[in-house]
Amino acid sequence: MPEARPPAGHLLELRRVSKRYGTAAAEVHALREVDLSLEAGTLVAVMGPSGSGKSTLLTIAGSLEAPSGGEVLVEGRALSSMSRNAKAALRRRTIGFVFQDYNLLPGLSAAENVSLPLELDGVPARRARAVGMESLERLGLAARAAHFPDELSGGERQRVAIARAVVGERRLLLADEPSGALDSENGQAVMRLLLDACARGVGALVVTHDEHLASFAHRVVRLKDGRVESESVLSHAKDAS
Ligand SMILES: Nc1ncnc2c1ncn2[C@@H]1O[C@H](COP(=O)(O)OP(=O)(O)OP(=O)(O)O)[C@@H](O)[C@H]1O
Repeated sequence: MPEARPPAGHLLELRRVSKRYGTAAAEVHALREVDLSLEAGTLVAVMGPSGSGKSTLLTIAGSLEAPSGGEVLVEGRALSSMSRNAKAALRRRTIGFVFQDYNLLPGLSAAENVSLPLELDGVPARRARAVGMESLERLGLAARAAHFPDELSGGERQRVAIARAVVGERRLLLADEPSGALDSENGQAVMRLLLDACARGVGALVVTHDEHLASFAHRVVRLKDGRVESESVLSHAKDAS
């Protein structure tokens, strides 16, 4: 991805975002007036106990759910002002998701999995494949391009998922425990790959339970009971070499 820097301003901004599930006695405040901003080139780790709202935060930041209150802006555009179609286009073109279980399609090769978002967005197949290969190469997976997910190791599958999340011009990467199923060496490798993506201008929000992996990030946001409990800027992200 060449210089795909977004326009001036934040890549992602949450302004007093709240999310309630259920009603009356069953009501859960998953998020309470959360403020958070993410700039291009920045890796932010989101930590917090189980149930503190981390997955909800990612889901709302990725426009997969609407907040109950507050506002989410992606590249300065308020999601609440966008049509369903415009949000779908944003998810195809701008936002990449990485889930713990990878969500690779088993019937498609690594290369086909990575180029799929581009094809769905109308990019001609040959061009989509070329851009997908670039993304795989960046993650050291060129030799695995023709392999199917069940022919790849857990770490390789995770790299394919990251390649797909940043393919083309996608600039906002949302990752929910991307290293959850990996051993610590592969977990650290995933964080380095996310940092590499950030060095190329991507902004990433990464949920992790692991303090050591969080220490790779530029900033750590800690949630508790749906609120931002603290936010710390790490003096330097760990060397990505
Ligand atoms: N669809 C839903 N309906 C009702 N309650 C929900 C829903 N999704 C999440 N919650 C509740 O909202 C709160 C926050 O959940 P969330 O999944 O965001 O937490 P989390 O920090 O990601 O937890 P974990 O680390 O266990 O994945 C929890 O109390 C959860 O039970």
